[in-house]
Amino acid sequence: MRPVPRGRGSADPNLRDRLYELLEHDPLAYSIGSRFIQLIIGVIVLNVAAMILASVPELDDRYGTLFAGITILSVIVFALEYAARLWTVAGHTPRTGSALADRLGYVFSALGVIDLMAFLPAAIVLATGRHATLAALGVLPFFKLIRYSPAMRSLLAAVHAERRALIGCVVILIGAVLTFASLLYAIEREVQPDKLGTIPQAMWWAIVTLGTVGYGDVVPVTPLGKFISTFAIIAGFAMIALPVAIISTAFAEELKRRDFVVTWGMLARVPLFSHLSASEIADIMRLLRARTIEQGEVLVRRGDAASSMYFITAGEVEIALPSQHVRLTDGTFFGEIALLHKTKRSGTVTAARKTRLLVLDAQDFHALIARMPTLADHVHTVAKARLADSGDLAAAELAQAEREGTDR
Ligand SMILES: Nc1ncnc2c1ncn2[C@@H]1O[C@@H]2COP(=O)(O)O[C@H]2[C@H]1O
Repeated sequence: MRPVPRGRGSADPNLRDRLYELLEHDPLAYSIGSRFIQLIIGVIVLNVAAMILASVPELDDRYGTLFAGITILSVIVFALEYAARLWTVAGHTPRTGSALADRLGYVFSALGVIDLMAFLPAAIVLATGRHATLAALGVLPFFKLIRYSPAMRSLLAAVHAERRALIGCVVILIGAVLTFASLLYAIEREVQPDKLGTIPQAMWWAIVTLGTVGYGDVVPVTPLGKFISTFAIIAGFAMIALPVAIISTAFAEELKRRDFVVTWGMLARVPLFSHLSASEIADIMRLLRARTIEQGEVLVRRGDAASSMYFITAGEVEIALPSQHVRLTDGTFFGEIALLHKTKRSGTVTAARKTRLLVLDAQDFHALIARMPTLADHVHTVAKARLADSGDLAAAELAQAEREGTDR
């Protein structure tokens, strides 16, 4: 995706747009980007740990300077990251057409506020010298992980999607608390005036009981009070089970949806599938699974039996053939020859850099080419050209002829 040229008023658009181009197409820049994200995550974890430990007086006495150093480092890193986001947000997603509006959009977005809160309060406290309050702020940078943790984002999305059902649970819970609190208040307010003499006191008992926590600081003493409490305890189980079930179902759905979106996005990068209709793509997606291999990892060895073929969605592999070495990159596929001709692997495939793949199992491959003749033709043509290129064509044809002979 090429960045859209910016209008007047944006800061140095060429440099910024050039950066995006680099990040999208240059593997080195991509890997620097991933390292930077790892650095930010490391700083977040370090910062939160330092803040927690700083609240222990003995540790703070001994390592106070170290904790303060970590806090200063994280304030600097988070502030720089915030400034970089503020600068780049206008070039990368020119949603509004005005750089200022894009930047304000970021500043007031949920993630923008989280990014700011990760360093601003700590910076103010550091500047004013009231270090004791720092520990309480330690949790703020933790929320930055939402940006970097897809699982956390999915969980929040699940809660958001089910907000109405969850609000319903809260309303039922409030109703139950009020009902049980007023019952126990009516039954025991004269027996235990110090503990259940007011409705708010009885509500505390009801919340602790319905939450199935049972601190034991307030307990019913009359037989009727105990009888009512039995119902409160049983109702408590249902109260807890309901939101747990709602959130876990929604979370599972959200993860499935995310995988679907990721695979769809990866599939769109493979030209072989570009002419397919949406329903055909959805069909294929069910058969594919995503896999990432690291630089130097050997995926396929010459002479091995074959169980799948692969589509490269990002990255590069090197194929060592008897006569030559070839490299394949984004949008191409490999591993089809052994599946088509039912032979052993014709070459050894190694990741030349970190590579993202879609894997299609042999059984699904055969079902797919039987169902989609144009796709089958294309794969056959590519395989034939590759075999001719490697000088293995005669061998493969011989193997196939032999097999057909024995099949008959
Ligand atoms: N000349 C070539 N050019 C590009 N890719 C090749 C060439 N020869 C073999 N391959 C790929 O390397 C793969 C090794 O495993 P397969 O034999 O299953 O399938 C092979 C092809 O996908």
